[in-house]
Amino acid sequence: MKTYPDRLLKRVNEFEFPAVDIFVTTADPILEPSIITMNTVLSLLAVDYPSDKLALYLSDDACSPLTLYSLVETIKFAKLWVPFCKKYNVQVRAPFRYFTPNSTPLEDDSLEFQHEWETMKNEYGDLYKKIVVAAQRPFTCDLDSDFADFCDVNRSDHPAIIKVISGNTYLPHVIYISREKNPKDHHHYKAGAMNVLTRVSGVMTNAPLMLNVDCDMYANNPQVFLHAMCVVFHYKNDQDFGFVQFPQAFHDGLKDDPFGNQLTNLAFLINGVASIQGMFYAGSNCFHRRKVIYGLSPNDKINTAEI
Ligand SMILES: O=c1ccn([C@@H]2O[C@H](COP(=O)(O)OP(=O)(O)O[C@H]3O[C@H](CO)[C@@H](O)[C@H](O)[C@H]3O)[C@@H](O)[C@H]2O)c(=O)[nH]1
Ligand SMILES: [Mn+2]
Repeated sequence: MKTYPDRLLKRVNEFEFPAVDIFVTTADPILEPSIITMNTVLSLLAVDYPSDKLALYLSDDACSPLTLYSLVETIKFAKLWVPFCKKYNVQVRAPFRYFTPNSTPLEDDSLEFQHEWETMKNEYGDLYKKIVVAAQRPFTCDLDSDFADFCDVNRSDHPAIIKVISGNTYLPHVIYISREKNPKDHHHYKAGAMNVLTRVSGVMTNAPLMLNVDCDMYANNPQVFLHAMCVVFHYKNDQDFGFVQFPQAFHDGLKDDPFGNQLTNLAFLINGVASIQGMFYAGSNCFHRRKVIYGLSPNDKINTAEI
């Protein structure tokens, strides 16, 4: 479906936009380096959408103080990064892609921009160093610190840890979750995390839409939420759509993509699937209606058994 955010903004007032709960899942801060996860988080905190309608939940299946520490430091940086992105309409809002080693502002950019760009690059460099250094040393158990909950914790057998991280009025709410684990109940990997995220967000913010993103992805278009809303507002009845999902593109692929990693064949496959009951959910990059996940009818007239 072709979507036109500019036309949507003429037709729909921002206050009519629905709230969205954003879920990012991570399973290990070393195998899935925290700095990558934090870039995912930053790209989503900075999207073009009313920030008071967004809440970002980070699920940490490693129950790692490093992930919580990285998130707290990232929110401090986000207080500078998000206004910078919005002021200058930055297109790539994941700093590790925006600040490539050879990138510099253009000569005809304003002096103000050049100055702020430099500051932001240094601030991101500091964040990067803090996280990389923290990853190299064990967290000491300090019962008075914010990390006391992680003292002597076994990642596969521990009670739930939930932390609300304070930002400011220009940032979405941010919540860290390490779900309860015990050896008797299988945790079901990402699916288990998604179930917990759905339940916890249902109690805390209960947005009608939920976006899920893996920890190594980022929004490469700041208008991605507005594109999704073009589809949401296209349908008059809630029950006419279940989810809006975006394609994935991969970085650093092999020349000519000999193994088909870029999934270009999907574009053809999808056209075929459309005629046999419609598109399937591909696992991430997807806005779901909350009620679809709950298995509830959007209007109470339909018996849920018929859905
Ligand atoms: O116990 C676990 C294991 C994984 N994950 C997260 O799940 C996501 C996907 O895991 P990954 O190992 O990266 O799987 P991929 O094969 O790369 O993922 C693709 O395929 C999966 C389905 O097999 C989908 O769920 C993913 O969204 C899709 O990107 C990542 O964010 C992980 O951190 C958890 O939260 N808990
Ligand atoms: Mn993956």
